[in-house]
Amino acid sequence: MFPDQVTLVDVGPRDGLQNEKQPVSAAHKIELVHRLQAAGLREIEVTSFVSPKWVPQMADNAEVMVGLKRKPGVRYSVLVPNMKGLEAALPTRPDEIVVFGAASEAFSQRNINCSIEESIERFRPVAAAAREQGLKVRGAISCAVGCPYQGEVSADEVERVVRLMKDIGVQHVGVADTIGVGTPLKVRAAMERALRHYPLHEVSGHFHDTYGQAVGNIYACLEMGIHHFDTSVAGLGGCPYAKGATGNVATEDVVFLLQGLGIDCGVDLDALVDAGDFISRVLGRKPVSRAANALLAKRVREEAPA
Ligand SMILES: CC(C)(COP(=O)([O-])OP(=O)([O-])OC[C@H]1O[C@@H](n2cnc3c(N)ncnc32)[C@H](O)[C@@H]1OP(=O)([O-])[O-])[C@@H](O)C(=O)NCCC(=O)NCCSC(=O)C[C@@](C)(O)CC(=O)[O-]
Repeated sequence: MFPDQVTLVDVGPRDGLQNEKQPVSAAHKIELVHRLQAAGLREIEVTSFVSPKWVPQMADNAEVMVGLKRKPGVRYSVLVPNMKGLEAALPTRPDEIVVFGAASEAFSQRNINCSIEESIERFRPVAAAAREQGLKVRGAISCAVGCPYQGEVSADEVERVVRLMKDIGVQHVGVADTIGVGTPLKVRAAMERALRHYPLHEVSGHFHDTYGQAVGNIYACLEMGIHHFDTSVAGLGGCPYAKGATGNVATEDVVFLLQGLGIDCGVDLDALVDAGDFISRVLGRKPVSRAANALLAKRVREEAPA
């Protein structure tokens, strides 16, 4: 049974831009967030408070957060890996923080320079302090269906991290296919393990589209009743520590799917396509979204003199 409503978290400003080699100004990032909220996105992952030596593109995190003209009803989240990140993030007033671990030891080491267990010990005080401040705490579990260093990742390995996150007070888990190798049955198996410990409304899917499977994987999740997904406008993205992985599933492609299924997500597809076109022009390339490119081409045809 499909859900009636779906919540999309646009992670384009963070996951989408973190890997860009060319500088993207804080002003352009802010403009992107404004366009996403104008298009109806109610959850936006804005930036990350990580080491600027590791991820230079997110060094302007505070500037972007304080530069936002916030829209009532929109939730703004940021990634934090440790207490230092939380302390830097708090004055910028996020609504939600995201701690990010991994189901694979090798990825945990490459991404955040510590083992899975050590990462949980880093997240423990972060989750407690954030909750004390009234912030919601989400946990992302990278490499939940495959790892660029380890290869196969089992559902048991996913469940282990889900449990650890639950134990330290993480309120929502995002099951992430970092390198886009998941197919519906594998994704289902990983999701089932998350659902053993969290209710449906506190589990989300985060899919990269490297092998063109992301929309199919989202459809499989919808069949399970999952109704919270991370997506990225214009299909921006890729993780600096997962070489070869392409962007997140494009928000435009997912909105097109949801509209076709008659599922409400509150997003105006035309305005979203404009937002994707805006950031793609800033980056000097076309959106990586089949739906966006089809809709942009249709506009050109319709505007051409007969
Ligand atoms: C986690 C650390 C910091 C550990 O890095 P470390 O080197 O182990 O940490 P450290 O505590 O030893 O500190 C080393 C230096 O970093 C500084 N530092 C320490 N913490 C911070 C902080 N919060 N903000 C700013 N600076 C910080 C600290 O002050 C020190 O500075 P120095 O004395 O050398 O000048 C590092 O590994 C890091 O920043 N990694 C970045 C990882 C990252 O952002 N990856 C991409 C996001 S995850 C992702 O994209 C996946 C996801 C979520 O989308 C889901 C999916 O698809 O899989």
